Amino acid sequence: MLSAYTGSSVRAAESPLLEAGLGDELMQRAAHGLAQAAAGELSATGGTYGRSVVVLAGSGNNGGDALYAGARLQQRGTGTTAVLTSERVHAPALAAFCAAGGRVVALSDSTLDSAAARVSAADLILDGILGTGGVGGLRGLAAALIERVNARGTVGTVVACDVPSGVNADTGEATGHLLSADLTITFGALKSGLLIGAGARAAGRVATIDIGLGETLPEPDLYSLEPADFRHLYAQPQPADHKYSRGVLGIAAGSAMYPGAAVLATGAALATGVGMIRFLGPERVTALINTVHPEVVCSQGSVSDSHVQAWLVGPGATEDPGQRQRAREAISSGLPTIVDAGALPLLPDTVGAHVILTPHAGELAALFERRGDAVDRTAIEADPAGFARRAAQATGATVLLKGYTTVVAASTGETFVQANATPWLATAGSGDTLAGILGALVATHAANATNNDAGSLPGVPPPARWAVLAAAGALLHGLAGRRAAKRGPIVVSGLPRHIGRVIHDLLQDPPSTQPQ
Ligand SMILES: NC(=O)C1=CN([C@@H]2O[C@H](COP(=O)(O)OP(=O)(O)OC[C@H]3O[C@@H](n4cnc5c(N)ncnc54)[C@H](O)[C@@H]3O)[C@@H](O)[C@H]2O)[C@@H](O)CC1
Ligand SMILES: Nc1ncnc2c1ncn2[C@@H]1O[C@H](COP(=O)(O)OP(=O)(O)O)[C@@H](O)[C@H]1O
Ligand SMILES: [K+]
Repeated sequence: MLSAYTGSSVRAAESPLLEAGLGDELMQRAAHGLAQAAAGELSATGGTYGRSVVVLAGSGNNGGDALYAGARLQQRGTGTTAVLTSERVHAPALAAFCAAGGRVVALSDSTLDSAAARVSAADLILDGILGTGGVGGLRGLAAALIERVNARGTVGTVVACDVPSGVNADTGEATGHLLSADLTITFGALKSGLLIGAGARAAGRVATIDIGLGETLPEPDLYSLEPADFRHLYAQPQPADHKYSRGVLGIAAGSAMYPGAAVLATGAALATGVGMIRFLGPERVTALINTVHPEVVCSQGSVSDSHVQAWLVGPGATEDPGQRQRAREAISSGLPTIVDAGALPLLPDTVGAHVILTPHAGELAALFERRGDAVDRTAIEADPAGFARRAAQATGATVLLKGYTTVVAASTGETFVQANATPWLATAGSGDTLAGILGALVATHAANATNNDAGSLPGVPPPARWAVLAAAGALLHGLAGRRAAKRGPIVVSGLPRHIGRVIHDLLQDPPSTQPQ
């Protein structure tokens, strides 16, 4: 499991070390790690000697890191040019860079175009314009330079120093022009802004360099499950199990208008592995489920008459009065319940953490609006962790907010971010499969909850266990999507096949499925 920290908390952790006079030492460690990583990138594409490197250096310590790293690369035989984006610059780092033989270009209106051409053509670019001290997006000449570079494109590898410049290291928000990185080398601790939102999209691969902050770091701000965590969270069937002991999932999904959502959610739950599914819905939908998934036990009955360990309600169930009634009963049943799509508007004021909401940004905006708290969808998309937390705190539920990165917030504040998905999953029905996966994970966990602690990870407090399971569901869904997308556009009805294969791989030791 990865732990991430806000840029502000890493700065706070640095401050006693800076006061103790260790600032230069920390910067040298950062620059050493950055230069090593950059040299690794060059080596992988033909070596360091004679290669062209551009250092983009802003006014602060981020520019200092990049200039010191540039000096080290120059000493290893690269031809290195520093483009200074501000009149102020970290003076000792610039002196070291010049002493190593680096060339310097001060950015001005008259050098903008030639500098942009140089950046675009470089074999490697070190982006040290702004780090954790950045406030808002890039401005002025730096913004104009990146706009021109993006218009031209880059031929080389972009390595961001700490964060892609202009990304908010706390929230991942970014406004204005950004240079997307292939690799981000972050210092001291993984920053939250690299896991989420625009920051996650711009960061590329992320590696953390230890600069010795260790004990001074606070509690993490965000967590992210890794593939290796999955097998600790998945309830594998045991020899003594039978279909009832493994966990029975109740699904009330689909309607005469949207029967397909029920088929997709049920198929994904079956593929995830569960003792049994009891499906409730109108006759037209149960007939379809019986045909497509004959192993599912279907009826037109009620929630109170169905013996299950967990419920999934809402996919495709928007206008059907019977399904809405079942959703209401499931939500108040006291059993763990996934509340998706058409069931979200039926939520009472407050619920427990065992109720897991699965909105996308639009549905979350509507949820806030129903509670008299008008929030714009775009605001939610810009700060998904902040709004998922706000929703979890307001409702008491566990909130899984879908998107490019999926955020899961526990009502107690612990927050998981999973960036395992692929944009190919942005296709109708893919949310229904996520709901099915979550239903199966929760039902099998609930069945075992009294005698094992599947769903708890060392370091994550027990109240967040529903959030951990939901994050495991997002991880599985994302990896299944990636696996499916290797063969072209995703057809959602074919996703269950990939879900099964990904689970098989994740249960190996070590897991053979890694995010790409
Ligand atoms: N302090 C240290 O010893 C260490 C610092 N580290 C580096 O230091 C960075 C933080 O350094 P700083 O606090 O100097 O911050 P930055 O290097 O992010 O730069 C902040 C400066 O940029 C200017 N600025 C802020 N927002 C701007 C904007 N939108 N457009 C243009 N200019 C803007 C401000 O004048 C501010 O002084 C980290 O990201 C990391 O790279 C690491 O080397 C670890 C050790
Ligand atoms: N751009 C994207 N990149 C990665 N995953 C995405 C993207 N867009 C959507 N997804 C994922 O696809 C699913 C879509 O769910 P949803 O919007 O509810 O679709 P539907 O209701 O049509 O099934 C979610 O799991 C979401 O995280
Ligand atoms: K940077």
